Amino acid sequence: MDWHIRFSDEKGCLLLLDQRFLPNREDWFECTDTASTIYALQTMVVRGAPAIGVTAAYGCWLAAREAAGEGWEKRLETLLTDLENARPTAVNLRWAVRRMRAARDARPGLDHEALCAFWLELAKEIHEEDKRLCRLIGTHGATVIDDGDTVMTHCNAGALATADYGTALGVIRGAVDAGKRVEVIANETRPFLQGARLTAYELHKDGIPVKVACDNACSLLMKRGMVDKVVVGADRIAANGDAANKIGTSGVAILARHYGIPFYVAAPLSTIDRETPDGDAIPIEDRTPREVTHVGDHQITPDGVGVFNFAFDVTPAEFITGIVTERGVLLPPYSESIARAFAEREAEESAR
Ligand SMILES: CSC[C@@H](O)[C@@H](O)C(=O)COP(=O)(O)O
Repeated sequence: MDWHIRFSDEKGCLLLLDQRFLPNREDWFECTDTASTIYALQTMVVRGAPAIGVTAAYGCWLAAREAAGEGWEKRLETLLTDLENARPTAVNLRWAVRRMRAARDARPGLDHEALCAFWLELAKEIHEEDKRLCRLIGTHGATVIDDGDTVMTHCNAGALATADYGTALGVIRGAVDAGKRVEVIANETRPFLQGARLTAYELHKDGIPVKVACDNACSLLMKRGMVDKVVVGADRIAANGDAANKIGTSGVAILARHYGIPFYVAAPLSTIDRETPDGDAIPIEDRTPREVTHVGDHQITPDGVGVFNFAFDVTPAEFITGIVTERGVLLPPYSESIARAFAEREAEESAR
């Protein structure tokens, strides 16, 4: 069963478990057209790079359905471009829209009805594929976790950030499924609180021991020897291995290096952007000040005071011990191991 991303044949729309209200309320949000899909992406009804990609794939189908009528092709291109630009950092959004476009372009002459049918099937395929890839990430990632480890994670790179199982939390689930005892420290992740709300919610539900820590407790916990490994997700990994993830991640990585703690990034190859040479070229989303000035409806900063709300930062490749992908754990130098992983995948695909 699909958990938090569901396609409803009955309603002909995409249903998303609304992550803005977790863990207190399990509300479902309906994406019925491009505007509601973009709204869901931008307000973080759905978030996390692979989940954004899966949503965007269904979003292409919604855009095609919406574009129906005379001149639909031109209208569709405008809607796809709007969708692709809904959020700038997670490359899976662009990856999904490009993949849908490329599959259509490889079948010239599809009329509107045929395209809609084809894209709905492809979106469902991308949805299923992400579940499989996360399981593989879990299997490979389990090898870097030892029995009895306490693993720190930042943000939510779990089932809620993917189709299911997760990337960073996939590594943790993989280790647990392999019979290892693992405890998790979830950094709370100001300001949207993905760690406190979402990572804690899903691990607690699964019975995996989790404790939430304030973001600024990281150094103390590491200094006291309370963290054995760090595993995080990524929104975009550049060709040289620099990895963008939720704001605060690079600080955790620098502290991990200081205290001699291995730091892993877990992500599918769809999060690796070989067109981006290094982290300096990754666009960083700058979000609404309200997320920082308010907690819920409660204002916590004085009227008129400015704030920063950069949503991501980039961890330099030199701080990353390994990148856990569906094809195994990539090791430095990443420009070589990344290029090799893609070349091997392409060779396998063309041999099929
Ligand atoms: C498997 S998700 C990996 C990342 O997308 C995740 O760690 C993250 O930074 C999500 O940011 P968000 O702003 O919540 O979409």
